[in-house]
Amino acid sequence: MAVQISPSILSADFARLADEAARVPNADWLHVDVMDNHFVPNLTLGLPVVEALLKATSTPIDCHLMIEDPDRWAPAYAEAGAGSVTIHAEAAKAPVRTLRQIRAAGARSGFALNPATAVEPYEDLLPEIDMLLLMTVEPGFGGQKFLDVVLPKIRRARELIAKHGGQVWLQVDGGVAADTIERCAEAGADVFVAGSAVYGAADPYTAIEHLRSLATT
Ligand SMILES: O=C(CO)[C@@H](O)[C@H](O)COP(=O)(O)O
Repeated sequence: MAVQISPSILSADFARLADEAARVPNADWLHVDVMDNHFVPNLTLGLPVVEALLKATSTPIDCHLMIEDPDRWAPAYAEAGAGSVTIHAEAAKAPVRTLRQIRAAGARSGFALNPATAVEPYEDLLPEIDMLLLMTVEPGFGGQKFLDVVLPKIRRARELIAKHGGQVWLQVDGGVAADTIERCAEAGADVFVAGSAVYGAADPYTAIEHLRSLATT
C-alpha cells in the first residue's frame, strides 16, 4: 500500500484549527487526538470540535480515542463522519462489538496498542480491524522521543497482518520524524502520524512530502 501521512493536530494551534487543517492539503488524513485526562494525563477536545472540523476540511479525519470509555463514544465519532476511529486495547471492554459498530457507521475501525502492550493476544481480532495503531511513545503528549523498543513489535505486527491477508493498515504514532520514519517503514508501518515534525516545521506541506519520500522505499 502507498505510504500515508496523518499530521496530528495536537501540535497545531488549537485556536485556529480550520486554518491549521488548510495548511496540510497534501495530508492523507488529519489525525485528531481525543484525550479525556483519565486514560491519559492530558485533556484535548471531543465530539463537538470534531464535528466542527469535519465541516471545515475535506481531508478525512482519523480520530484516535485516548479515553477511558471508548465503547461508549466511538460509534458517535463514526456516525459524525470521521473516516477512521481508533480505540485502545487497554481501555475497550467490548472491543469486538465496538469495532463492528465503527464499521457499521461507515468508518474504518482502528485498534491501538500502547508501547508495552503485546500484539500477539490480539491476532484473532485482526479480521475486525482496518488499521492497527502501534504507539511509539507513551500516549498523552506530542513532542516525545521515539521509543525504538517498539520496532520489533512493528515487525511482528506486519507478519501477523500478512498471515491474515495483508489488508490491515499499520499505523505508528509518536516521535515519528525525519530521523525515525525510515526505521518504522522498514519494519512494516505504512501509515505515519506526525505532530511536531509537521506542525513544528516552518512549512508543513514540505515537511509532509519529505516524510513521505523518506518512508517510500
Ligand atoms: O497520540 C499522540 C500522543 O499521545 C500523538 O498523536 C502525538 O500528537 C504525536 O506527536 P509527535 O510525537 O509526532 O510530536
